[in-house]
Amino acid sequence: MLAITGTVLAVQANYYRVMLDQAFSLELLDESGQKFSQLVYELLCTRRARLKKIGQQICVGDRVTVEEPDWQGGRGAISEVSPRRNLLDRPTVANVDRILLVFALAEPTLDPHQLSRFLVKAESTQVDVLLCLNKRDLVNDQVWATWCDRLTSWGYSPIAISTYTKEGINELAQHLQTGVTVVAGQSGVGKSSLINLLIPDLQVRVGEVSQRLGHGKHTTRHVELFALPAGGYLADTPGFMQPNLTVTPQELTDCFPEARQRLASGNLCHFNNCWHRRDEPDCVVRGDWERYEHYLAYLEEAIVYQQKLKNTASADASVKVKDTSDGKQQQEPRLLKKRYRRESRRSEHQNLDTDDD
Ligand SMILES: Nc1nc2c(ncn2[C@@H]2O[C@H](COP(=O)(O)OP(=O)(O)OP(=O)(O)O)[C@@H](O)[C@H]2O)c(=O)[nH]1
Ligand SMILES: [Zn+2]
Repeated sequence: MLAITGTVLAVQANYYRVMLDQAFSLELLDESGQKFSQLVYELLCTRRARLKKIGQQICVGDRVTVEEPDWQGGRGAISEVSPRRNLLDRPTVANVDRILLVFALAEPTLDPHQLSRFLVKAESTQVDVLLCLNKRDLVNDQVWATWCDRLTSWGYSPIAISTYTKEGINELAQHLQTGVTVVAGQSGVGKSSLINLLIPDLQVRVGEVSQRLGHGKHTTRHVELFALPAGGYLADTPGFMQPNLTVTPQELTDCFPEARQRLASGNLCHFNNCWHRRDEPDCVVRGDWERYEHYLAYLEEAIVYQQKLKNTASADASVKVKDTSDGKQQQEPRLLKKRYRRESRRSEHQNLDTDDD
């Protein structure tokens, strides 16, 4: 028999709701003894003890193998979790294919700084970012064209939509037909309205969704995948997109398509470990691209973040307590983790380079 595989849609206590890759046709008898069949799409599963023993966590989005299905009872047991391609946190979703960032062209006013920050935050996950601008009905063609040009220069191809007129909804839906899409964006831009359009069956559950989104008073953070009618899954992520950036300076340049493009152009910075700061000699990232100033501002944050990382690393890592052979404990210096060792050498060098700025 073929292995039963599926995707974890939701995690509740010690149960995992698994959507099967192939629905199972269950043969049943009705009251008059007539056979009829019913399709089973999902199983509510437990986690095999063996997985628990090896500390294997199971997250929403995980691809799993299910054993011992009880088709009639809709139950099963997860026996295996496939290696993850990626894992977003807060809330946790595995194997994410894209982040759909939703902003509005008006109401609330589209603020380029805020949009930029959300974009950088989304890019920092290293997952593909799809940008969609809602409330197209509220602005004229000229306003839309100006934004479209501007965002194209940022390296994005925004899709204009309106949940009121339904403009752009089909085009957007086509981008979401495969894999897992995580929806993110500021409050009030129309995410809930969009999700209801994309998944009409969900309407009944809007109340629940709102609670998940944090509208309800007794909200627990909770993430769930919803199947899109034409394929693919959508996750709404309350709490995703905290305003603080948690990237190092080295990672930050990767969060700007404009900087990535400049670095990929074949030109090289003067120093091969260039931090791409304003005063670096012959830095290829420096230039007259619109968001260069945003980039420099975030770079300051990234430097502070890296310093914090380093301080934490040295606080936990400078000393370790070791059991000696006679059962006593002694303290001894601990080697820094490789990651921090490399960074600290690099920053030492950089500090020398940039002491005079
Ligand atoms: N004019 C216009 N208004 C819209 C559109 N889509 C949504 N709205 C309105 O925008 C407001 C916010 O919509 P929601 O769908 O609740 O937005 P949200 O992003 O889910 O907001 P949060 O739940 O706070 O995160 C509502 O009053 C909607 O009616 C649109 O395409 N055009
Ligand atoms: Zn540089």
